[in-house]
Amino acid sequence: MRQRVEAEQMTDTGLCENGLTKILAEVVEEVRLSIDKDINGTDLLHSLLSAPWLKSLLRVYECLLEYRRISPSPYLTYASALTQEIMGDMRSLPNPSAEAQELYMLLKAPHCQALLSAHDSVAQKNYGPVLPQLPDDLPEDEEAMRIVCLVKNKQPLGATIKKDEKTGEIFIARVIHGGLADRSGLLYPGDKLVEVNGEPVEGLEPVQVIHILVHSQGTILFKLIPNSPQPAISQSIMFVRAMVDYNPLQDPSIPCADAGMAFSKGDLLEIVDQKDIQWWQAKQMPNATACAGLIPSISHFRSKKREFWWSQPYQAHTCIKPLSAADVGEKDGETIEENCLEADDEDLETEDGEHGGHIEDFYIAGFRNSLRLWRRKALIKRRQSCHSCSSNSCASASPYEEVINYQRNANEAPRLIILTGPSGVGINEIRRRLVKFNPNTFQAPIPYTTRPPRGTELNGREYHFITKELFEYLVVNHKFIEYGEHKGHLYGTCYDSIKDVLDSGKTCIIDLDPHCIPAARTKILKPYIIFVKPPSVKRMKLTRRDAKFIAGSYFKRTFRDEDFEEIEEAGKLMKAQYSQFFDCVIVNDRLQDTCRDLFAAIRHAQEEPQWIPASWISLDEP
Ligand SMILES: Nc1ncnc2c1ncn2[C@@H]1O[C@H](COP(=O)(O)OP(=O)(O)OP(=O)(O)O)[C@@H](O)[C@H]1O
Repeated sequence: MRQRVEAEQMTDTGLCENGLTKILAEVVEEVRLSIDKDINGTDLLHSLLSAPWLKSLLRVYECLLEYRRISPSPYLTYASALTQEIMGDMRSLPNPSAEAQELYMLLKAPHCQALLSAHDSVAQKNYGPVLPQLPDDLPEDEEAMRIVCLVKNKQPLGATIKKDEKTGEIFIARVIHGGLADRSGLLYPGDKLVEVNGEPVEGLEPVQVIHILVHSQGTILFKLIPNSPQPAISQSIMFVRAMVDYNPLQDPSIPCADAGMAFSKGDLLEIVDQKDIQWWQAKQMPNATACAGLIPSISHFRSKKREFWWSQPYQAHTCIKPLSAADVGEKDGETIEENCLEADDEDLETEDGEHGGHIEDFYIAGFRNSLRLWRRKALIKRRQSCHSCSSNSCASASPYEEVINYQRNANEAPRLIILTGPSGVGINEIRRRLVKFNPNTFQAPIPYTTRPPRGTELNGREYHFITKELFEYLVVNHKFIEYGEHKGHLYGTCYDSIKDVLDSGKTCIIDLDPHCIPAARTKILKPYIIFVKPPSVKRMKLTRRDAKFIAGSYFKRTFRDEDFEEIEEAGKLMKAQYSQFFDCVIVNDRLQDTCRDLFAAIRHAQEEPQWIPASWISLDEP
């Protein structure tokens, strides 16, 4: 059978004479005989070769081969005109028959007219645009003109114009990447406009020219004097994460607000054009539109840093310090309600065995409350002192962070997982559950403290118990990702503890106050930051009716309505200030769903490609 098919394919003439359908019939027949011989897989082949679509396809192929030989030529080149003639005759008939009436209706239908018109264009080989005749009396020194015809098709032109204030001439200022003008390849920055749709632009203001363009329907005809060819600058594409919010409609310095592109903190942008020192062209990822938009370049942002039409990039607060010894034991002003449950960190730590304890062979460490209690106090302090942070400190921060798509190698350490969110949203709860139910996969780092061990506590299990001198030495050497003081003792999470977990191949999961995130973003830890967002106040009232949380510095009590409002408000503020650092947002509504989403997000972080700062991949020091 195989030999036969090969023989048929080799001779073209044989193909035409016998016809492919015939060949197919023979193949099918042979396959049928094979089935009778009980040959494996032949059933499948048989049904494939008998498929009606394959037959149709082969018929088409035969027809094409036939027409390659006898090239078809039109019977007439004026079918449209003939149709009009026939229709005219029909209209003059006194009593047209039903057939004549039907023919008339058919010929009158727009699709039939369009078909005949297309037929005539092909028959007359009338493919190119008709250009106006050049005048015979062109002077010798006339500059070369270019006539450009663009079909607007409801999309913007994708080019901006400017006026030379000295000469009054109108030029193409920039061509937007991926826009109509760019795709045409016929308009370039620096081209001088002479006429638009037959109207001379000399003496017009740019807004008047734009008015002509906006009101043009269908085609726009430009007459222009081309700019002398510019040396081609090879453009490298760069991906960045926006560290600020930007709205072109509020930016008085943008050359054309309509061509601008708004973006928010955390958005991923593809920079497609950096030729202009002031204005770059970019597209929003991941669903980039064909046409780019104008965004301020880094240097333009920096030069405008004192203006407020763009939100300032985040700069770590300079006013944050751990509480001093003088703060120890200080009341934070919260009044104790009668029904409040008073608890110190010990009670909280050991309560229900939830903040540590054994599961089979594992001891779950890193869930003590001391750091959280300190954080609560620090937050109150920070709220009071933040006003002293100067907005001028933002000068060195960049509005964009270059990112690259990164896929973790299986032999690389897992990425650090950071959970952040407003206090009371449930971070400790979901983190603890994750570690408790997957102790082989997840682990929290063991914190450091200067407090002496209590009861059955072991060094290196609940805490690394160290001296105050050593702790301070570690602080001075920037070894802590976060640290603070509580009841006269220092507590901290050390980079080395995190590294130990990561080096063991487990995923290290920590919760972190958002102001510490910038310090945690290092190439070694490559953190994946998950913002745990509160659900609506209504949902929190429903889901947390009986839940208790640490209120103030020392008290655990049930939630009140105002607590939920505070959590929601804190969540909004956090998002507004830190969303540029969030890789993922999870709403903690139903606990079970949150844990499932968290698990999926972490798997995604470890196994799927992610956009991370380019500096994390560079060969420089961390
Ligand atoms: N989705 C949820 N549904 C019901 N209860 C929840 C949910 N999430 C958390 N909780 C409960 O809310 C209380 C506060 O949670 P948790 O202590 O984890 O908050 P937190 O964000 O770690 O706060 P903090 O950092 O201030 O200690 C706990 O009793 C916890 O069990």
